[in-house]
Amino acid sequence: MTIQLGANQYGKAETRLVHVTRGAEAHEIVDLNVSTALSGDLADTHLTGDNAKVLPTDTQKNTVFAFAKEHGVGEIEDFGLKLARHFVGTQEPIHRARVTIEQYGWERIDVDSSPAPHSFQRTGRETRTAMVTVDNSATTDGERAWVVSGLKDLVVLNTTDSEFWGYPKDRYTTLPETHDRVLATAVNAQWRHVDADSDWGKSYDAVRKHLTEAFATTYSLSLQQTLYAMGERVLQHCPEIAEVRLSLPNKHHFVVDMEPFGLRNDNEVFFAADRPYGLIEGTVVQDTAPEPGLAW
Ligand SMILES: O=c1[nH]c(=O)c2[nH]c(=O)[nH]c2[nH]1
Repeated sequence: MTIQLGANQYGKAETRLVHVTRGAEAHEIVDLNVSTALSGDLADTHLTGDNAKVLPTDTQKNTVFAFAKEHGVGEIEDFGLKLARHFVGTQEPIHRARVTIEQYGWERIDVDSSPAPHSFQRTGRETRTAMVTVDNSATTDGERAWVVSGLKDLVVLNTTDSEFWGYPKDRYTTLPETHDRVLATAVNAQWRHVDADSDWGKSYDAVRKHLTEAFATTYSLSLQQTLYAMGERVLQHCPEIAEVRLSLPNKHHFVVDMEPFGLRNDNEVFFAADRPYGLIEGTVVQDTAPEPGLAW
């Protein structure tokens, strides 16, 4: 029997970075959770403990802070690319860097109907995400970069235009068929860009709009059908996107039985269960899309 070191990576997970731009009139704030993961020629540290090729995770964390200071943050995709290129470009044994970023939203507090210059409230909106991978190993022939953008926890709900029926029934099936139900989910989506160069902010706004518009306008016979419609609509309208991956928890809303109280509940009062939830996941891809390579 021979035992070998398999795939490995290491980095600093979840560096929480808050960057304040102190403009003369008003401040801006960016709030990120940044994770770095490096891989390459790292056998020595695993096999003998020789750390000559191990850029400390502590240094990786400091680099995140220093880059925010020296270059600003900007779009999270650009910040991720800058960091990933720095690690593969300056550490000879490191051939691949993946930088994963979550961005938490803040908006100005209004004071007497005008936006306060330096006071903010966290938005109740989704979390924007980016996952950037840069590789310069021999197999890649120069440097290659992949960018996956996304969003997490975008909670949406339709009060009608949703049915679920026609499914197989066995001795354990108790779910009644429905021709009018509440459909709710927290959209978790990631989308792979055709190129590692795009107008990231504009693209994000467009994808978000098409995801939500597809959710709102699809007459749904299953959350699976809605999932496909959401991915399809993004790919129809956003040529810069090659593939969309969706993970949609079915946030069940059960009609409360009010007959014991002598009341008729005409789809008006629901019990919003948080667990368990159906989890509907799928990928929608355009057939001319470039290969995903190391994007995921
Ligand atoms: O849209 C749905 N898809 C399912 O697969 C499913 N399963 C279930 O119990 N309810 C639902 N709803």
